[in-house]
Amino acid sequence: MSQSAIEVRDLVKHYKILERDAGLKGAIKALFSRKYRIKEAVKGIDLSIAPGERVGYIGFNGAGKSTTIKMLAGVLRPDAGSVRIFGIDPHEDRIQNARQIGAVFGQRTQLFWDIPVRESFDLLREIYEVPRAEFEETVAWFIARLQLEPLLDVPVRQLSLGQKMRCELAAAFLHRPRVVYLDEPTIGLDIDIKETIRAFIREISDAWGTTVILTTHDMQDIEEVCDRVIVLDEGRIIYDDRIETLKQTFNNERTLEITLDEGTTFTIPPSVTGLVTELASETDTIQLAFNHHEISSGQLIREIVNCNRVKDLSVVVPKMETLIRNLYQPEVSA
Ligand SMILES: Nc1ncnc2c1ncn2[C@@H]1O[C@H](COP(=O)(O)OP(=O)(O)OP(=O)(O)O)[C@@H](O)[C@H]1O
Repeated sequence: MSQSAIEVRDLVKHYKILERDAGLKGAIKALFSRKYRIKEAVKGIDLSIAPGERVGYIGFNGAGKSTTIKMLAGVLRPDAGSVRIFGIDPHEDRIQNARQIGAVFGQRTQLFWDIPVRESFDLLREIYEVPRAEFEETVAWFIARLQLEPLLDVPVRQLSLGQKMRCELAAAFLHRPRVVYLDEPTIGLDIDIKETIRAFIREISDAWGTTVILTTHDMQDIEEVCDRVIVLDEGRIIYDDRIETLKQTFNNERTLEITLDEGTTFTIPPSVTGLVTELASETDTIQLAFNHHEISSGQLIREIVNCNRVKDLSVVVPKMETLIRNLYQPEVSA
């Protein structure tokens, strides 16, 4: 069997958090009697990721995504379990590992703040000892794809968020790493820059076989970039499959959105009980999830209209975001 890009076994990370009472008194008390609380951020994760796979690593805030990625990148030492990136332990062999990975981590920058982007790229070339000809070819490609030409002579600190992110991405891929970790690479960006970035990641990873781990809260990133999605919840993996399988699993799901006449209340007709699930609803707007193979949209609408005073109705195919949410609340899709 060929070697995995990323191989993780029973990965665990705890944080030790100092507990103290509020205010000055609490701060002084904590100096003399230190009480700690343990936060289990990652609770035993197994992963096998093949070379060239593009994996969306998602979950709600605090699920443990960043903690995992930091362990994969060698920044954090696991409390238990093992990580191998193309056979290398990223924490023990940080320098060797650094040559084979690239990363974009939210606030951190790998560019040099005060110098023009072009010089930052040159410095990275020297740090990673990239052959000159390969470097020139890569940079020319990135300039074209990410529209970097007007930014090359600007110091990094003067770049806007979208300009900086495009330069960060170029820097992360510059030494042609085998694995790239991207933490929220499109957050806060305009839609056209998001599209440019997604297309860039796809193209480079296809061309070089780069393995990409992408954490994001933007489901469009996942749909457009990734071929596999891993969902983390409270430090554990709750879903790991191809995007296509996820879509097929929920392919039969539909949502009926109903707006009622003002002041009327909603009644679920007895004939459809068990076939629909009421989702979060507002006063005059009701959402019902249903499987359109179990009851057709037309039949459901007829039953609803017979029992309720309806102002408006529409049938919606759930978005990726809803599919993921359903993974957390399986009863909705039952
Ligand atoms: N340095 C730290 N010290 C103590 N607790 C931490 C530390 N870093 C993270 N945590 C806690 O560990 C848990 C997992 O955090 P982590 O940042 O990995 O989650 P996340 O899935 O990346 O969240 P987000 O989507 O908000 O970035 C959270 O409860 C968080 O509060």
